[in-house]
Amino acid sequence: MNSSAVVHATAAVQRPLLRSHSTGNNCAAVATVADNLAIECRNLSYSVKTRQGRLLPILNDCSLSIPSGQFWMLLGPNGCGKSTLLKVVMPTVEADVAFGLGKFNLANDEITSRVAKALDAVGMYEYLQRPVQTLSGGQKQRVAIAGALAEACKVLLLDELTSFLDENDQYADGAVYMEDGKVVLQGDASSILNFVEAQQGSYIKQINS
Ligand SMILES: Nc1ncnc2c1ncn2[C@@H]1O[C@H](COP(=O)(O)OP(=O)(O)OP(=O)(O)O)[C@@H](O)[C@H]1O
Repeated sequence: MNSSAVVHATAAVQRPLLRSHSTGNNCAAVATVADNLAIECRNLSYSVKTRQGRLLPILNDCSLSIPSGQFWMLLGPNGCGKSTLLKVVMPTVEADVAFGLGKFNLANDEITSRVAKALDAVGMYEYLQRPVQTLSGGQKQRVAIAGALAEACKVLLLDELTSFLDENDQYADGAVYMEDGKVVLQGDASSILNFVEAQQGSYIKQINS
C-alpha cells in the first residue's frame, strides 16, 4: 500500500484513543497512541495464509500518523489494502472500554484499573488486547457492558441486554452489577428491568444490543 493514499481532509472533534500496541498472527505492527495522536502506525506489514500454506503479503511497511481532533480519509484503488489497514489498527477491547472514560479526565493508572475491573466483571479480561471486530456477538455485548461498568454510572438502562449472552449469564446472580457503593443489579433479566423501571428517568447510561 502506498502511504500517499492517506489524505488529510477536514477538521473534526475526536477524543484520543488509549495507548496500545497491536500484534497478531502474520502481522508485524506497532500501533501506538502518543498523547497528541489518535493513531500511529509504524512499519506495519500484514499477510494472510493461503490454503496452500503460503503467506500472501497484503500490507508492506506501512506507516501513518493521525493526530487527534482531525478527520482523515484513506484513499486508494480497489484492492490496495485500505480495509485491511483499518482492521489492523482497529481499537482493542482495552481501548474500546477505555474510550468512554476519556470525558472524566482520569489518570492513566485509574483508567487501566477501571478497565481491568470492568472486563474482569464480565469475564473478558483475557481479551484485553484483541481487536473488537474479532469478537463474537456475545463477547461484543460483554465488552459493551464493561464500558458502562467502567464509567461507574449510578444507574444503567439495559435494553435487551441479554440478547446475545448465553443462558448461564442471562440468569446468573451478579451478571450485571456496579461496584464501590454504587447500585448493584443482580438476578435475572426481568428483575433487573423491574429495578431499572423503578428508577424512572434517573438512568444515565443506556446499552442497546
Ligand atoms: N483474508 C484474505 N485472504 C486473501 N486475500 C485477501 C484477504 N484479505 C484481503 N485480501 C486481499 O488483499 C487485498 C487488499 O484488500 P482490501 O480489502 O484491504 O482492499 P481495499 O483497498 O479495501 O479494496 P476496495 O477499495 O476494493 O474495498 C485485496 O487484493 C484482497 O483480495
